[in-house]
Amino acid sequence: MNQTAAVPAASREPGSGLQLRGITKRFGSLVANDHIDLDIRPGEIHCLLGENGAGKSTLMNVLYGLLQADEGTITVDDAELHLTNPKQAMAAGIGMVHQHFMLVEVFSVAENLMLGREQGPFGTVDMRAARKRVRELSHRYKLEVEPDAIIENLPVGIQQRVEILKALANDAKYLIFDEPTAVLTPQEIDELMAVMQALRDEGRAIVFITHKLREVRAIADRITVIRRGKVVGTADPSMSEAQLAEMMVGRAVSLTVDKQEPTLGDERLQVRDLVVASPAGSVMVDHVDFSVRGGEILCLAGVQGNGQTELAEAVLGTTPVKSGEILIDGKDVARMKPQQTLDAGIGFVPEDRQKDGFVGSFSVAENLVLNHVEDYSRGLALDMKKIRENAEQRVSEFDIRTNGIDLPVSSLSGGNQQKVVLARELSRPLSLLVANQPTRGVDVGAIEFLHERIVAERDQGTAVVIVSTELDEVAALADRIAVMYRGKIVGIVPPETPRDALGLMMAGVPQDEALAAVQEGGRA
Ligand SMILES: Nc1ncnc2c1ncn2[C@@H]1O[C@H](COP(=O)(O)OP(=O)(O)OP(=O)(O)O)[C@@H](O)[C@H]1O
Repeated sequence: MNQTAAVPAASREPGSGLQLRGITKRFGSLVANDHIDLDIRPGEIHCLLGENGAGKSTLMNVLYGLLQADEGTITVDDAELHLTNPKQAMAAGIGMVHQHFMLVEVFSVAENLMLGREQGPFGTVDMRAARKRVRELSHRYKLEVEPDAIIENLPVGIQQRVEILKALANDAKYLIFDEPTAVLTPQEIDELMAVMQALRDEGRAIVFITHKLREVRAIADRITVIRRGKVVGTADPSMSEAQLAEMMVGRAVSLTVDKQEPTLGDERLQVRDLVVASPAGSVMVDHVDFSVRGGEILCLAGVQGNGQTELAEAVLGTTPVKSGEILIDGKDVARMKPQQTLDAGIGFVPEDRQKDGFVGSFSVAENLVLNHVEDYSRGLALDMKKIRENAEQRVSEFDIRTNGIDLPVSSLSGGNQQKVVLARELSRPLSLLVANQPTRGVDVGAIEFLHERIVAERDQGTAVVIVSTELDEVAALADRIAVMYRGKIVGIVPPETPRDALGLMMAGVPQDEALAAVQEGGRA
């Protein structure tokens, strides 16, 4: 066997197509996929559109052999498959880039590419061939990545490149991308779209799941819409975002937030000369000053990794403050532990809901009271009746799609998990709400609702800080926008500031220069 055989070259002919027929998948009494038919053709980008919990990931997990369907057939290149694991799917030319990466964090890029392979030269660990293959593939698809880099040291956008390279190393003809753009910066999204188009143009087929309708319109060749486990139709990429949204959730959706001028109260959050360092000692938040009044939403905009997350976590107390002050209603919380800051009236939505937002093995009901269990205790015991009543109420109010409040949160779809976190944080009296990427992975209908809830929280007099890389979200929610770059606030500007100027500030251009450059451009 030659050295590269275990990581084959991109040599397969385009496939003749993939057909799902009558796929049905049940979890107990819940029918997650209900007789789904789907055709995927070589040389197309096929978008799967559907609200949170519609059954998209379940269908893709069936197609990738991670779940077994209760009914239905899968035919790939004219052969019917009986998949019981991903290895078989990979052998049939199906690859998947997951919503939550499946890489081994302590292994290198090249080592990850070798995992899960049949015994071959890599059974005897041919690292040289693996590194060479990483270089070849990353060069060919312009997915630059260092073969010896350790996954846990790589930013999320690069980790995703590794996931894609892994699928390409298997020469997948059918590539599933399950919400790949949710965690990427706008520039990374553009790069990913270009890669998907290049793969399509080579004759590969791509199934693309996203909640961002702009991406669907930009890149889809065909669109299939799924609602409550069933295919409800196909959509045309030339349809407007509003039309696609309506088809997806079955009602008209407002893509903007109806919001009155703020009624400003006292300064509820004051951040003074704040410095926060990473565990390795690099300065992530660099002498930052700002304040937020009650009744006001301040959005922290910026390219991911410019200190926004560390700033938010310092306010909560999960990342230590090096120097400076954080005052909530005049009280310095800068050196408090998270439970104390939560008790001081902070509501917090973390960037990574899986890691920090909930306990996956706990029930939906338990997770909905996680940060304030004392309100649901009687003496030393938990008041289960009260916990259940609260859960029933929140599930209905926030339209959390679950088959029961006693099920573990890990069994919910990604978007519904996010709704659990927001429902919990928005359901108790707050002085300050800090929400990092609050609508990540959430469908357009739910975004409409959550934005309204955040504005309602503001209107009750809470100070709100939103960290978001989505400029649409920033524009919809902000009363003021603070742009961060390399740990500093470049400027604090009003919400009507032109996007181009925000873009320049996000690249580090000072506020005055950015505004002047955009005005200049407008006159030219
Ligand atoms: N392991 C499981 N056990 C029980 N129910 C499950 C399990 N996995 C998924 N479900 C349920 O199946 C339904 C479909 O979930 P799925 O993750 O496929 O939705 P989705 O369309 O991908 O949603 P999202 O856009 O939020 O990611 C949901 O109601 C979910 O709670």
